[in-house]
Amino acid sequence: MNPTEHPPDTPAPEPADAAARPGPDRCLEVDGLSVSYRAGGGEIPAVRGVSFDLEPGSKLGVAGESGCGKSTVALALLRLLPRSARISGRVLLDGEDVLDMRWGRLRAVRWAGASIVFQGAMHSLNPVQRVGDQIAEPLLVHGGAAPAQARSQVVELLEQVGLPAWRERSYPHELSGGQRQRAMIAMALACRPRLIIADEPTTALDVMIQAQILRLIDELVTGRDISMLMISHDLSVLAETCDRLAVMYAGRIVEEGPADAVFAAARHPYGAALSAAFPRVGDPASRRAPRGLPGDPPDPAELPSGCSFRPRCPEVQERCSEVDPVLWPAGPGRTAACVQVLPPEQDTRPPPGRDRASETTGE
Ligand SMILES: Nc1ncnc2c1ncn2[C@@H]1O[C@H](COP(=O)(O)OP(=O)(O)OP(=O)(O)O)[C@@H](O)[C@H]1O
Repeated sequence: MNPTEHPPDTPAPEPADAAARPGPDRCLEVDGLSVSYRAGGGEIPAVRGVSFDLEPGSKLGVAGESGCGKSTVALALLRLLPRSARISGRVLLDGEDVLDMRWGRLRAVRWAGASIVFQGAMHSLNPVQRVGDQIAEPLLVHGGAAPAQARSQVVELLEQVGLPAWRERSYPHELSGGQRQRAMIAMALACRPRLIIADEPTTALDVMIQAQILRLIDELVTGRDISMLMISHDLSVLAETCDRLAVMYAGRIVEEGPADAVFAAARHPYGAALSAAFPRVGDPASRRAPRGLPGDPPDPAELPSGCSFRPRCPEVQERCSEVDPVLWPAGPGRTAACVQVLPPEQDTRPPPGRDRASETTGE
């Protein structure tokens, strides 16, 4: 993300400009993405004006506590949200707006343009279908492969993710958690997408297997020049794997920058608390609770006035109840949404986004 492109006091570019922009330097461009869910007679604002870019071959990690909107962002990118969701903003995949795509085009883009690796492969894989058949499905349906071709590609994919060919005949329950996640990765890679979205891909695994799977994802993605958006509550996992990090809180990105810089010295107090909470992957030290962070994230339907992080912030100031900070430059290639980096006179309007109702995929 480059906040200097759309400073908060400058109108966002017209949709036509962005759609016409050739996309060789941006594999993914998310602009003012907002998602709310209709529930209990009200609206839950799960994601509020999130913007970020992904260059071809780059890896962005999105971190944040449970409920901050990470998975909603991931699902919105491929319009996989439930019917109760309303989306606004723009999601340009190689310059094409996913939120405006017709169904036929959207079906073609899923798997072949971008694919998702979900957390907990046991729930994502079909328990009564052999692993090889599940990996073959996107090849047959979306990749245009003939059955014999798909079969040989499945064997190749299994080898690439470190599973022996005979595993194609296994059912998911016959695999370990790590092996199932490898099978999911093989499926996600099957149609050679330009973008992989990995939503908590190692959360259910123990630390050693987690490190192996992260290494595997890194090798496969880097070797093929695939871009990756990886989502995790664990900042250290992301710092290990990604070039850049975005930290989300209460539906917004509150900090973004080069992975090492954000992990080593976050500019937002929430980013600092998250990095203090997680040692590096493989570090035998046990996980620490977020330091100096009392309480829980706010209910998105009842956000506090001013900065949403204010009630938990160890560095809270008087101004924080009046100002809802926007992302602001906070060092080379970095932004943070905190009054500590925001100039006192700065307007705090969130970036604009276009309203439109989401459509459901039935998935
Ligand atoms: N289908 C839904 N209907 C209503 N509210 C929802 C729905 N899905 C998510 N939410 C709400 O939207 C907010 C963001 O949820 P989301 O799952 O995106 O967060 P997350 O950061 O991915 O959390 P986790 O890591 O626990 O999955 C939460 O308050 C959640 O309760």
